[in-house]
Amino acid sequence: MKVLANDGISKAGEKALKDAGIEVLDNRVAQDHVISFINDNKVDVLLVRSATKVRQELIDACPGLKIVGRGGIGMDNIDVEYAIEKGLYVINTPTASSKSVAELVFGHFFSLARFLHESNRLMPLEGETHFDAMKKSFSKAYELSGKTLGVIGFGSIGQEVAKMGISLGMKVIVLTRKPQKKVLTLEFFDGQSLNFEITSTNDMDAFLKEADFISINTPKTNEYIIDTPQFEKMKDGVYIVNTARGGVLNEVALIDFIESGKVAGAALDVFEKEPNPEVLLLMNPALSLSPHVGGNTVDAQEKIGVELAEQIIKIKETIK
Ligand SMILES: O=C(O)[C@H](O)COP(=O)(O)O
Repeated sequence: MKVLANDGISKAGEKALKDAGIEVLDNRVAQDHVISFINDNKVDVLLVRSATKVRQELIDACPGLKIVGRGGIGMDNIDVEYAIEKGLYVINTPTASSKSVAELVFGHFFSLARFLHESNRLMPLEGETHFDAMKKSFSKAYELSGKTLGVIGFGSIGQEVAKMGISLGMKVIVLTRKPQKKVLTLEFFDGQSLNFEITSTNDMDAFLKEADFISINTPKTNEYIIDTPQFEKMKDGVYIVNTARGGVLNEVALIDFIESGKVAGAALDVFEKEPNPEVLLLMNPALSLSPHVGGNTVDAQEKIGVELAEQIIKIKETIK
């Protein structure tokens, strides 16, 4: 069996595959050449992150392909149903990176609530000459503790975000299409744990009216979840973080509501135009920005690689 890990794979994942007698090619093949590379090299398994697209055309053109693996959570870069219809195994790693994404959400929340993104930008320029003025301008800062965290989506990432909010002493509310009851287990370093039961709501207006900090943790949607009417219903001074996908939030409307003061600060890790976000986003000082790095930790990538390897080895046994 031959694997092409086109967007990379961790050393641990590569080793697990090699130990099972599976060849791993870690070439980074440009999208336009993926089909010919797969066919020329008799690749059985194509592993991707979000960069490489696995669309119908590729699936049709690569009849030898047996498995498509997504190292990560979001599968919007793969035509999953079509691939399954054509008899391919399609796998992902739905929980391996959820803690990393959730920690990034809070990294942005802390940054926004304390102006860290802005002071990091300004200190080298004005720290020497305008220290006191900067200190004054950053005094409308807040603690997260005691505030209401609104989580949109209750999958593995939404649950991790909710748990972190609870650990910080936040009230946590969750918005889903249909109400769902979930028991969240907070695990501590010494092996102790605490269970919290949360029932999500599908009452968006009530949710938006209450949340001080909003985190979007849904798969990609065809329509905006957060657009002008939703911004209008939010609390004045709300903070928003989108680590889900570009297109779940209207970026132009976001800028309008930042300018009106309704939104105190927002963070984007994902963009409607990726990998070339709008300049008006990149230049806005109220935005804390990162280049789609939610799952980009050594820890997450290590777990992702190992989980993918385990799944591939299992499938290899069944298709022998
Ligand atoms: O869906 C995911 O797992 C995250 O968005 C991470 O995507 P990436 O693997 O392209 O960094």
